Amino acid sequence: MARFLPILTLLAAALALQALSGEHAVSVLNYIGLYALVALGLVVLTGITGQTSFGQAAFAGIAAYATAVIATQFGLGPLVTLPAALLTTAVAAFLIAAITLRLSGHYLPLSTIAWGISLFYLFGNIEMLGGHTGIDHIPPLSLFGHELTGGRELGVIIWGLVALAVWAVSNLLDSAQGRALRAVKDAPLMAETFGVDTVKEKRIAFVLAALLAGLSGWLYAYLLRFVNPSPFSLSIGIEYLFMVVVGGAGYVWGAIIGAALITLAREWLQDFLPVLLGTSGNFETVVFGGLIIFLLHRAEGGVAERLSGLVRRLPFLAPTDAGEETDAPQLPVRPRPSAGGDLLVVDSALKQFPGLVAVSSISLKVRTGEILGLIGPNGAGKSTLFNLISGTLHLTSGTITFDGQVISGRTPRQIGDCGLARTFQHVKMMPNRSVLENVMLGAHRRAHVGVLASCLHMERREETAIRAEAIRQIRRVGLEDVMMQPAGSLPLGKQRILEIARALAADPILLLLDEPAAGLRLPEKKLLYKLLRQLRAEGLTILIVEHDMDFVMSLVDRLVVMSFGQLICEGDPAKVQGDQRVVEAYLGDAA
Ligand SMILES: Nc1ncnc2c1ncn2[C@@H]1O[C@H](COP(=O)(O)OP(=O)(O)OP(=O)(O)O)[C@@H](O)[C@H]1O
Repeated sequence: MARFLPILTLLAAALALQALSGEHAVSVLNYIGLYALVALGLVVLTGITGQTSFGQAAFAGIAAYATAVIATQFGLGPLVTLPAALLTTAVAAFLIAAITLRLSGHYLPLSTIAWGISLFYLFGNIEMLGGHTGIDHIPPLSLFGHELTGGRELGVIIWGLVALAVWAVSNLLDSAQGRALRAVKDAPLMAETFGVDTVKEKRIAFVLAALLAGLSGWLYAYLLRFVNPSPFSLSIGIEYLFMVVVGGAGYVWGAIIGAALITLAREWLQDFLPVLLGTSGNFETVVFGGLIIFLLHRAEGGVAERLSGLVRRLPFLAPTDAGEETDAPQLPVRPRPSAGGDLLVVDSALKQFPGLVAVSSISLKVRTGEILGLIGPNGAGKSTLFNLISGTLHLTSGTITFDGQVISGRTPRQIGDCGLARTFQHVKMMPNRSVLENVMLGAHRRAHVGVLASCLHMERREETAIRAEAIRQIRRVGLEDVMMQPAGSLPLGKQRILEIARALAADPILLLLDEPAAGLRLPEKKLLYKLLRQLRAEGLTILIVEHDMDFVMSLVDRLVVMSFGQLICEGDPAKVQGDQRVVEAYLGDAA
């Protein structure tokens, strides 16, 4: 109901305005609805997954032209034009995504400019599409034998679809899929480690954004009953980006706010600027440019961010504590190897960086059910070895076997699939999302739900199970007091504990902890110590890199000591503490 209420209010407000306004205002409202659909796609694409696109207008164009051609040349109605327009857009988006989405940094937005321009010129140069004059005499949208010729009638369809799209996208973003999409932007490596296929998620966002633009294009063709290339140009694509930046790219409602603000501002400026300047021209675009620069300085998250800040301060709308889910379904649990065997075997692992051997032919074994400490002075190669085991880095030579399978050469996601979960030396998380959501991401690979089911809110069973598991792990590590707080607002020590809860939510067989006690105060260290011992007692195997000698010596069963990329000593804490090479290389420094 919490989701339905604002959406129904939006729909009711739009329809009431349609009913009460004159023809011009109805037309402006309809345009706001069409733009909001494209902007909504950009929220998912740019705001959530961080892929900037200047080319969304071209996708609206593909759908509009597909509709125009099918309706005028074959005389077919919306039952054919809608799926055909969406399918054409989806195929085009899929192909463009396959070529461009692996580009990173500035190259991706640049490529969107390239195909945005290409498609615009394509529309204008294909004879069948009417060249630059376009296609006119598109028959009106006919539903159940009734022709919707007026803006007022079509407005009901437009705003009904906007409400539906807002509902579907809100559902999506509130699901495991949504968390995966957000993680793609915030921490792609972490996301991969926990089972998110980041390339696939980017593709999903890209195609979804194109489909929303396509829906807008389909409606546009019926609203205007005429299409030509101009509304699908690069400059309109840039304007769509303006809308989400102004409205708030990270928020579903940012799309509606941005579309409304920019459309109304354009209307007003188009009337006002010629009077002010005494001459006509597209001066509003210049003003928009200035406005964007101002907003980027003053309100980076857009209007929606400011509004959501206000809303959060209202006590009855503040996020509430996640309640106990007593009858929640259970997530699947992995079979455990029996204790005592060699779970992880590192054989002659060598990692060479240009001009430096960071890990030099290291061999070690981690036995099932033990806590093995990996220590050594700064720069010894511990994190590099960790990254080799978890697949973040690839070996120059050697092999790593986990639970009888060779994992060297596999990706972090494939290695995570085998039952390995890790924390990071430099914490990686979704800082603006709650602790709960961050931990829920840890269980990503334990429940499989499709995009459509997520949009339709049909994944609640899996989501409830993931949520219950995350709450269980949060309680286990003692973070229940901050469960609903944004993860980024936590002190570093607690963020590290959050990473442990997230790794536990993955149901690992082997837990790799990279300096978990760094930044913790003494009482927190004691809690962490207790937790790790308890995890070991439950049969979990742990490999830990740690600089706090008191902590690590009392915690672990065995230690491996590295220095300058070499393994210099291995054994129980008493043996290691007494080893002369260790004293010289490491403990001697600390003494
Ligand atoms: N990507 C990289 N490219 C080049 N050199 C690297 C890279 N990563 C690490 N190194 C180098 O490899 C060596 C080992 O670094 P590593 O971070 O593994 O050490 P460490 O034992 O984890 O140190 P610390 O305890 O300070 O984290 C260092 O000399 C480091 O500068």
